[in-house]
Amino acid sequence: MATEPTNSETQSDPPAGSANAGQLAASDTAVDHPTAGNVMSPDQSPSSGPMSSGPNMIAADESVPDPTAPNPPSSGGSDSEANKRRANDTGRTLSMFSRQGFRPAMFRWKRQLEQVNALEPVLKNEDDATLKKRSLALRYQAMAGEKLSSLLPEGYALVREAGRRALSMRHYDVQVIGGIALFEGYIAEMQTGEGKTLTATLPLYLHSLLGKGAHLATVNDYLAKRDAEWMEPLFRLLGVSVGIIQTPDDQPARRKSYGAAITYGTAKEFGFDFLRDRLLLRAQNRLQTEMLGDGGAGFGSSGDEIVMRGMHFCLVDEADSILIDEARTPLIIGSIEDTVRDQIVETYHWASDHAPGYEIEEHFTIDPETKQYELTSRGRQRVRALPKSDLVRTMGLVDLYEYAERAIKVHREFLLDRQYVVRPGDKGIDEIVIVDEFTGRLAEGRKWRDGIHQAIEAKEKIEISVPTGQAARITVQDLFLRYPNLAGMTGTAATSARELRRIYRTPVLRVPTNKPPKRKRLPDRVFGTMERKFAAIVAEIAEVHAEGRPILIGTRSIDKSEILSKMLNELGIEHQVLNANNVEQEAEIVAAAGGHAKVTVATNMAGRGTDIKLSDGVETVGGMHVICTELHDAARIDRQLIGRCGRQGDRGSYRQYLSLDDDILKSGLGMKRGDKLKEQGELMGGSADRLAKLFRKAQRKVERKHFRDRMVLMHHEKERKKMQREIGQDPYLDTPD
Ligand SMILES: Nc1ncnc2c1ncn2[C@@H]1O[C@H](COP(=O)(O)OP(=O)(O)OP(=O)(O)O)[C@@H](O)[C@H]1O
Repeated sequence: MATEPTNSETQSDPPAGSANAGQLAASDTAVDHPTAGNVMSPDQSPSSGPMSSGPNMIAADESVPDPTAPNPPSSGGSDSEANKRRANDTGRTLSMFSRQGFRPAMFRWKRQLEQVNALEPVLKNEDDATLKKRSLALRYQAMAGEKLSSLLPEGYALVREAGRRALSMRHYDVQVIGGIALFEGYIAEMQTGEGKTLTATLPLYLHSLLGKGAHLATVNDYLAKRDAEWMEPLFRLLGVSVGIIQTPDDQPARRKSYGAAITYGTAKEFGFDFLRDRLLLRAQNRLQTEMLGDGGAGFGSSGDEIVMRGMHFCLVDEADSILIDEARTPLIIGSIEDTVRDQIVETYHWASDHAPGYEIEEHFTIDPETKQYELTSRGRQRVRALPKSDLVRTMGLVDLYEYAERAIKVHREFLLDRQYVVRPGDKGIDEIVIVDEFTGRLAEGRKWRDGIHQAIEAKEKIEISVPTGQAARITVQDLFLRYPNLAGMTGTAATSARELRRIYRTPVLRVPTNKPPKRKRLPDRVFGTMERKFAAIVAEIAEVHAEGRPILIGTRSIDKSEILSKMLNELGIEHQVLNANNVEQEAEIVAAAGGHAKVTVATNMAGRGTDIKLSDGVETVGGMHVICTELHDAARIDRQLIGRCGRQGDRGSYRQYLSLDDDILKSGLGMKRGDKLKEQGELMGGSADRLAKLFRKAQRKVERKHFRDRMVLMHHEKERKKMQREIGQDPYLDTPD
């Protein structure tokens, strides 16, 4: 925007609130950055008992202290000073929040923050064991039905104290408010480097008290593991166990991780586990389907168990990326293995062949009320003694009993030409068609559920309709909509607030930075062609590089990052190119990008979630400089890149470069207009900074178009699911190819 050569933040950045925020930061800094020396200061008695070495669940038999109501802090001289100062800080924190518009919730948050703060001096004087007991008491209260919101002040105060002791990080006031908003189901927008990882511990802990599990979904395995291991000492201090799901984990390992109070994992793995569990439940006939037609029912379980224990609360990290960019991504589980299918088919035949040999009363009984068939001990003995093929023998015994009971029932109660007919179906293969008991007509396309249909097919010795390629499928969006409590954190949600609220019913809250941001926005620069733009970019890199400042350059594609890299090589500027897929290595490179005179060229997704810390001395020369080489389809992605500089009140700057042959113009303004602008650009010399507004307009148009497309898709998906449910199918398991 040539017309607005501003030196301040973009409009959409959080209000700097410099004076107030500065005061808050100044006073908070004193307590918020304990050095190694004051972490274990004498006023913090070390743990009075040995702590367990790994994550452990709170033992139910631990003695419970009287969970007294929060005590007001003792009013010692310096303490009361500190309290007064904190009360002011609380007010300032709230006023920073309220600048983005009045929220009735503010009053509640203010009260809760004050309660959390008031508990601080009390908890500070208690030893680790007492904190743990308090945590246990909270858990009992939660399990006994006490509302989590009423346990919030003490819970958050405990987490803050545990963070201070175990991690040397005391949650800032802004983080506590962010944590309260997260508990209430908000998407909290927090600038990069503002401590999302630590903030997450607050709602995770509180929700974990219910014992129903609390999940944190990240974008990759590396971040899940890193964050979980980083925060684990805090949770351990409060007697809360932490589990980590990693892609290669087997089922028992997953079950264990989900069994922990808090589980870190990727959105993808949570989705796959949900689907695998659902398939298993269906295989075991434990899935409640709404109507007839559960085609795949009756699978043997082989004694397997599901891994998840429900979906209670999920906190989504990088919420914009997961909840919007990846929302439509379907997670698909492949079909049932052939051997499993063969095993199921053989077992149906085996059960059917032997069904006439069971005698009522001797081998089985029928419950007069429920009409349920149950094997007697003699009956079970018969099942065990009957000859079996190898495949049938590998089926779990409990399953074999079920197959037998079902087969006996079918032989006694389901009669050919009364309840059903057999007729040639499509492709000449015989099929069972149900006779509607009320109308006497054939109920086309309907199937009995719970494996009855397949048992009848076995009885009639026709092909058993176990699905061959039953895939299970869920979109990321559907997955998260299944959580009754959903919240998210991101560096850039504000621009997607409408979409997030509409789809997930999650309002967005912009959390002010703990310290006032000192990031400078340099005026946009617009050129006629990419060549001229890149030449200017390289000149700027050379200039800033000479000052010893680190530079991060974001490109929209790999080939463009390579062109830039070549140009830098020609100038002899040492640099790293980041478009690799190895996340772990990528994270390391990004983490090092804040070093003296470092130059890093990256594509947009590179190293997400990795904090770029400045090396010593870099701040004094101006901090990191970020160069955006093109506008992305979503302003959110641009802001992610920009957010890499000026973290935690560091100095930093960024500039947007544009050219008239940029893709965004064509996609936003149409091919015709885009081509015209490109032609214009080729003829033009020098810069055209006055056109910057046009690019932003094009970006807004693209954003709106994508939003509309997503809404249309969502509508179709919703209709599909509704229709499937109406005909008795499971929208996740009975997926159209
Ligand atoms: N309350 C605190 N006290 C001290 N240090 C803190 C506090 N909160 C966060 N930090 C520090 O801030 C840094 C950034 O934290 P974190 O990586 O969680 O940020 P983030 O918001 O997730 O950033 P990104 O957007 O890059 O993922 C960490 O080094 C952490 O130690």
